[in-house]
Amino acid sequence: MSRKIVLATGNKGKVAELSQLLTPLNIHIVPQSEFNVSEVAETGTTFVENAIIKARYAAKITGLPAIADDSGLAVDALGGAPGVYSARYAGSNATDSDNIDKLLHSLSGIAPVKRQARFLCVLVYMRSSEDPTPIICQGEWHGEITVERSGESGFGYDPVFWVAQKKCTSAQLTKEQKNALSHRGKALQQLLVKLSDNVEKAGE
Ligand SMILES: O=P(O)(O)OP(=O)(O)OP(=O)(O)OC[C@H]1O[C@@H](n2cnc3c(O)ncnc32)[C@H](O)[C@@H]1O
Ligand SMILES: [Mg+2]
Repeated sequence: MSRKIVLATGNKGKVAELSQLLTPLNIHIVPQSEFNVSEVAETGTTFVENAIIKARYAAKITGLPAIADDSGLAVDALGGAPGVYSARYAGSNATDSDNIDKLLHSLSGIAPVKRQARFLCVLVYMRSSEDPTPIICQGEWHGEITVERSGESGFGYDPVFWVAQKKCTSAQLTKEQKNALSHRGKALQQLLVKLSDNVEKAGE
């Protein structure tokens, strides 16, 4: 029997990546848009807090277990910014393109060797909105910020995130290639292990 879990994100790019990685589990993943779950204020100062806020809210509205992702880009030359504020870097209604423009502007004049960055992802699984022991997993992906955009795939900062191993940006990778290397892919591999234990136990 497959169990339903709500995916607590309003980001279609995340839904696409996470759904693909969750396919092997015997669970039915439903994006929160199907339940009309609205956006919740991400008032935390850490990825962990914000992921819990999002998972808890979706679990509360739907009555289902929830998985949330809070993620972002930390740039060394900017002291780790935009970090937790990556989605709002260029303002509260910023588009991905606005955020990239601000990032490239902030790094203008910075030499290629000093443009190191990391994508970070925290995934949280909550069995219910009152779950006192959420499962928390994290992943990191190292790269460099380019001076201009390349590629059309992915979302967010992907067009300016250089992946040395593949000699292209993360927006030039296929979904499968990105999932094999990315912060989200790494966090999800851990979650899959913990979740399969958990879902099996819950079904016993
Ligand atoms: O909160 P939800 O509804 O999940 O969707 P969101 O897009 O607002 O997501 P976050 O609050 O976690 O903000 C993440 C930011 O980091 C960026 N980001 C995260 N993972 C990324 C990835 O794999 N590739 C490119 N950008 C990414 C993303 O574009 C956002 O600007
Ligand atoms: Mg968000």
